[in-house]
Amino acid sequence: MKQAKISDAVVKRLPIYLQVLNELKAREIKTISSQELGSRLEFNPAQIRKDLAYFGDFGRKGIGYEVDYLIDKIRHILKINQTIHVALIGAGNLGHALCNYNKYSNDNMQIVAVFDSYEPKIGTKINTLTVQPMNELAETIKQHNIRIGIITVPAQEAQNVANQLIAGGIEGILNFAPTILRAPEEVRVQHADFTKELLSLAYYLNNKEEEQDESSVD
Ligand SMILES: NC(=O)c1ccc[n+]([C@@H]2O[C@H](COP(=O)([O-])OP(=O)(O)OC[C@H]3O[C@@H](n4cnc5c(N)ncnc54)[C@H](O)[C@@H]3O)[C@@H](O)[C@H]2O)c1
Repeated sequence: MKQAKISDAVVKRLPIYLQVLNELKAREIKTISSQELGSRLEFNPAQIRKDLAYFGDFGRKGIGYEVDYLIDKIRHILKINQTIHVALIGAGNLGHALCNYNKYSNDNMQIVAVFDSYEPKIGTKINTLTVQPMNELAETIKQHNIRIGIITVPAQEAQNVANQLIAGGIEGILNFAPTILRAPEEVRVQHADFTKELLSLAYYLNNKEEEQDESSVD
């Protein structure tokens, strides 16, 4: 059966479900209702049922969802049943932290190669990975069937690195550099920006203060 096109909003929520389900699995919890899932995530249970019903009815009335089954299903939907190989470009502070954060392997995302252009860094180790020179990028992408590139270089170098990844045949880019990248339509680019997240968090904190001020006036 052909799978219906999933909206971006649902695709963004699925990894959140997966994270909670993995935590439940680690605690050997076998089933969960949409109600419980909703209260853990502070999502509306109706929203959860709607999201999950997208892919067929795999919750059972009175029992809820089987955690293992749901994990499998979401992994399948997110197409992370097979390990996706990732390359990271920019073996600096952030690059080291991401390479050392081996939790990706639980979600079948694995950084299998790391690159840098700074000569003294070439050949050094981050965990089990050896920093490679940029002139090996295209060949390594092909050799290891690398589909995603993570960019952790300074902003002024990010487009240049993105171009090299694209020329090497990468399908998706996760960009940590604070700059907007240009890429052909078939290459999916996502920007990760913790400064932006902090700014929006600050907005909510300030709004809360204002709300409190307003309510104290009443
Ligand atoms: N998005 C976020 O949440 C977030 C958080 C922290 C840092 N950043 C950004 O991530 C990037 C890296 O930050 P950092 O603190 O790790 O910097 P860093 O200076 O420690 O590391 C950058 C690395 O990129 C390498 N590099 C530079 N130009 C290159 C090129 N053309 N090809 C290959 N490698 C190259 C450098 O040699 C260095 O090892 C910056 O753009 C920074 O603004 C983003």
